[in-house]
Amino acid sequence: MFSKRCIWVNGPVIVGAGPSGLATAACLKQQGVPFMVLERAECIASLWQKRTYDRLKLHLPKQFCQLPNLPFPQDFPEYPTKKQFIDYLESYARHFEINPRFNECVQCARYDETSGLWRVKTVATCGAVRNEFEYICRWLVVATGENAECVMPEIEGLGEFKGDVIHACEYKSGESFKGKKVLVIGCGNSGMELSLDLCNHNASPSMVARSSVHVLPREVFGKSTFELAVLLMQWLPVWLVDKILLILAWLVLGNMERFGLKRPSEGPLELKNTKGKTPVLDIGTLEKIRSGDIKVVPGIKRFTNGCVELVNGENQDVDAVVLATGYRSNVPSWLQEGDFFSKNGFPKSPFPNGWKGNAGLYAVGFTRRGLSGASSDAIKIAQDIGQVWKQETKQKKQRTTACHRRCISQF
Ligand SMILES: Cc1cc2nc3c(=O)[nH]c(=O)nc-3n(C[C@H](O)[C@H](O)[C@H](O)COP(=O)(O)OP(=O)(O)OC[C@H]3O[C@@H](n4cnc5c(N)ncnc54)[C@H](O)[C@@H]3O)c2cc1C
Ligand SMILES: NC(=O)C1=CN([C@@H]2O[C@H](COP(=O)(O)OP(=O)(O)OC[C@H]3O[C@@H](n4cnc5c(N)ncnc54)[C@H](OP(=O)(O)O)[C@@H]3O)[C@@H](O)[C@H]2O)C=CC1
Ligand SMILES: O=C(O)C(=O)Cc1c[nH]c2ccccc12
Repeated sequence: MFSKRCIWVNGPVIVGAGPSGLATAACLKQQGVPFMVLERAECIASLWQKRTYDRLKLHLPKQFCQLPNLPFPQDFPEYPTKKQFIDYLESYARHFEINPRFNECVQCARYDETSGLWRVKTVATCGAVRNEFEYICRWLVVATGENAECVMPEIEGLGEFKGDVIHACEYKSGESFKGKKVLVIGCGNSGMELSLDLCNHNASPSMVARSSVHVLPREVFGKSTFELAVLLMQWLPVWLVDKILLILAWLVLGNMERFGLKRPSEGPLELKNTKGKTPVLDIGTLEKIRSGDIKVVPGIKRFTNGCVELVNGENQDVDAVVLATGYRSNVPSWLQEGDFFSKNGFPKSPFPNGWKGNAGLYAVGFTRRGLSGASSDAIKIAQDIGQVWKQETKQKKQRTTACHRRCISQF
């Protein structure tokens, strides 16, 4: 079965029904602007529902993770679980009556100069039925996220490796890895937390740290490190806040270098701002590294016969591999535009200017500032579109009333 349809959307089209798309939709609703949300998965927040592990909790305190205009329930803990966060997002969508069109993957979007409108093409799948749609609209809001696709590195011999090889986004729990030697490639937040989960399920993880990484305790002396950093940033320059964070990290965690974890030369916040590399907020992995339950190994040379050869010449037996090698944006694969977005799929203008492009194009959730960054983008975008919308609706009303009066006066 195959069909093609063209649909005019009165208001913006939002691509993606994750936290960013939902927040923008909710703020638009408040402004009285209609919209349409297109989502490739069959549910909202697919990253959270489909591509994260069971034990995941938010790693920033709850006040930095709630979306605009609907706070978390009062009884939520400081660090909500994945289930609580998903329940909240579901109730958020219900509360603001956001009904995305599911199973519709945007394949291509381009601005048509002649009409001054955006043309957004999707392929919608429902079982064996495949439909193509074209949406035509004045505003396009990109909300596909910083984590739309998995980064799958090419490593010599990995293709011939006989054991299981999965990406972190497919990992649910360490249960199926009990007793196995698991090589976790990558030492960002995913690599660190999956290694811990493997360890808690009696597997033997080795974690590859090929370059350097900042590890900070999630809390210092009972206070959230992230919250402390946000507070300090109000008064002090980034370099000084970084120095303070590193001293606190050293006091709480000690020197990590002797465990094979080198620190980058740039500070943790500086690195997050300039390169987008998120510091690790430790929830117990370091203790397991210290006790020897998690082994840290250097970069990989190649895989041969169920063995991994490391850059230091060592060889290790491996039963399974988890690629905790990160994610990337997919915007360049579907948005035909070269002014606003750069080749890496992020807006060219750095924060706080990366939310508005030309000709009605917007981006939400690309600030590398997690959920709080997405919320502040969403508020700005909805205000910007709302202003034009209200003005035009007022003018339209005036025109119809004037016309009405003329009509009446003619009688
Ligand atoms: C494991 C993990 C934990 C995290 N924890 C935190 C945290 O504690 N605090 C925090 O602030 N941030 C955290 N983050 C950062 C994360 O980016 C945000 O939490 C949040 O999910 C971003 O929302 P988003 O809507 O921008 O992107 P996403 O949640 O990725 O949503 C984007 C949506 O767009 C859809 N989509 C993509 N391409 C298309 C297309 N072509 N057509 C149609 N739909 C499409 C996707 O299916 C998806 O549903 C975490 C990230 C990860 C990976
Ligand atoms: N609890 C929570 O809230 C969690 C939050 N997150 C968030 O999700 C986002 C993604 O995190 P994450 O998935 O860890 O991705 P990251 O991009 O942060 O980390 C990727 C890691 O993989 C390494 N890597 C990439 N390619 C290779 C390769 N070919 N060989 C060896 N190592 C490689 C990188 O090393 P290098 O630096 O050398 O490139 C880096 O250590 C982050 O923003 C993070 O904060 C993730 C998990 C839990
Ligand atoms: O978890 C993520 O991916 C985030 O982007 C959250 C976040 C934003 N800024 C930070 C600084 C330090 C640690 C986490 C974050």
